[in-house]
Amino acid sequence: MNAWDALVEGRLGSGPRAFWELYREACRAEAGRFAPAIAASLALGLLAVLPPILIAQLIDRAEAGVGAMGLLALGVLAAFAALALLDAGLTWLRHRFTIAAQVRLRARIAPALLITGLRLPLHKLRDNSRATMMRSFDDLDETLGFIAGTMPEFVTAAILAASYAVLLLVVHPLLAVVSLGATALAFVTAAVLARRSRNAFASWILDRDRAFTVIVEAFASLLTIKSMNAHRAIADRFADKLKAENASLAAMRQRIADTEAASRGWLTFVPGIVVVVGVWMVSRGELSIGELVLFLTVSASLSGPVGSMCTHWEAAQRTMAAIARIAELRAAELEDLDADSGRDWSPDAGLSLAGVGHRYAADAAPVLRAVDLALDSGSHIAVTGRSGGGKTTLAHIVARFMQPSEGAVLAGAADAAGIGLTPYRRRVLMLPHETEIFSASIADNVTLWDRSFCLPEVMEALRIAGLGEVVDGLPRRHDTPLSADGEPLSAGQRQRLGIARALIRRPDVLILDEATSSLDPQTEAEVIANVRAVMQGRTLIVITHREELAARFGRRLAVKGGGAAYLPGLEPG
Ligand SMILES: Nc1ncnc2c1ncn2[C@@H]1O[C@H](COP(=O)(O)OP(=O)(O)OP(=O)(O)O)[C@@H](O)[C@H]1O
Repeated sequence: MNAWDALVEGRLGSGPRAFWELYREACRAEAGRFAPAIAASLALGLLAVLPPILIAQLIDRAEAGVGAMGLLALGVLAAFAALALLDAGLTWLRHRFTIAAQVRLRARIAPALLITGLRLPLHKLRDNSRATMMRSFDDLDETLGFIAGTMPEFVTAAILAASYAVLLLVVHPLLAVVSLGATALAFVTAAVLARRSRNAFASWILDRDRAFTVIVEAFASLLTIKSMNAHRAIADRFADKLKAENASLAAMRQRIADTEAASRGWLTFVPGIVVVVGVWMVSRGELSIGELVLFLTVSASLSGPVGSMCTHWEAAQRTMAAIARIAELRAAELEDLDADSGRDWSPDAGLSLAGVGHRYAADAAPVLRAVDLALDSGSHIAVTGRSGGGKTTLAHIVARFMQPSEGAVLAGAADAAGIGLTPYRRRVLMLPHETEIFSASIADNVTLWDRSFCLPEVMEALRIAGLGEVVDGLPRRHDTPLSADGEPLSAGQRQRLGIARALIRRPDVLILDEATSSLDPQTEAEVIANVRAVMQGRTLIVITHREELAARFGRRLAVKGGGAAYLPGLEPG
């Protein structure tokens, strides 16, 4: 597994090690672009030391002839010109690397993050909130941008700084130690301060998400906000969250300002130290004036790349905070949805619950207690019970959206947990009472982009769900685009679209969780009759609050007081 996959699956952890692994991976994948950029940086590093050397020569050979001086001056100009050209070339190369690497990394990694998100169990999504999950894409972009763009700049600055350091050490080791020591101190101070800014970044990211969540919820719940006249209160809620975000933003910026001020202060002070020590050495004849000028020039030049390293290192902290957030998608809790994993099963064996109990939190009261229940293959069952009694919980356990806290779902005699989730859900399909609509055509909303379904199958499913005439009456029929709110379909029509979406998949066990609750009783009766006809010989479980609908079923299950039992005296059917 590569480092990026490990990151999006939460196996990489966070901190500098994770950061380094990602960078190495990016370099490996983008070696073709990265190598010339590094080579150019190296060449730049070597050339950068030439002008100061020539300037020092120029000063120390002031008594040499005009010809020699002219040659030296020409050399200085040529060295600066070469440096300028190489610098421009390197900048161009680096940008090319940055753009290409970032685009390629995004293309490879963003879909993996989405797939990871889709494999999260439902409760994980609830814990983290949808808005936070959306934000993880921003975090990923932050990481990719840094790895592909800022990190090469950091490397270039490091190479330049190293070239200057070698030059100083060669010219005069003692003064070099003074100059480099003071410069290193600037970098270390900045690095230590930058480490503190990582925590500030992390709190800002959290506050940013809280404010963003309000925005997402507000736009998603516009109808409720309007009907409840809640716009002012929502705006105030947002203002509160924004206030908190602004406070953490200010704290983070303050940390950055501390870091920058410390490193700049130090770096500006370094030439002062070099002047004092250098002049003292010149007075003792240990250093020529040319060499002193060389030291001063290089010490001043060093502040560029070292300052740049300080800035980039500070930006790296932000990336590490982003990496830590992506790593929050814990691998251990991902659903294994790989098509062929786990054993397959035959629905003929029937499903049953053995001693199933469930509580949503360790300290919460149990919703279900020791439920033993057979769901015989081919039976049609109506499930009734009071609101909050545990019917949906039971359905979610049978559909394996969650594991029960106690007991097991059995397929035949074996624990269903051993069956791959994908083959299981292909056969056991649960439809909630709210049909989630995608902003796409009616046909795409039925097939959910599964190209194995053809148009006649779509139309047939819509007809069985009682939506055939409605769709035929629309100008663009099955091609009619729907908004994410389901417009132009009514609530009941959306539910029927959900039924078509389920039926086209030909499940062996279909659970309708109040999936026709928005229909009028007559239409509901017709749709359920159609569904029962299609599901003949296969298992159908209909959760309902409507007595007249439940009464049409020969087999009825009552969920009550944490238990579930069939009503006596009714024919299995
Ligand atoms: N995600 C959850 N976290 C915590 N408690 C939950 C969660 N989902 C449901 N519950 C609780 O479990 C109990 C049973 O809920 P469930 O949705 O299964 O009932 P239901 O019979 O389907 O209700 P209704 O007929 O109103 O749809 C309720 O008390 C509910 O508060």
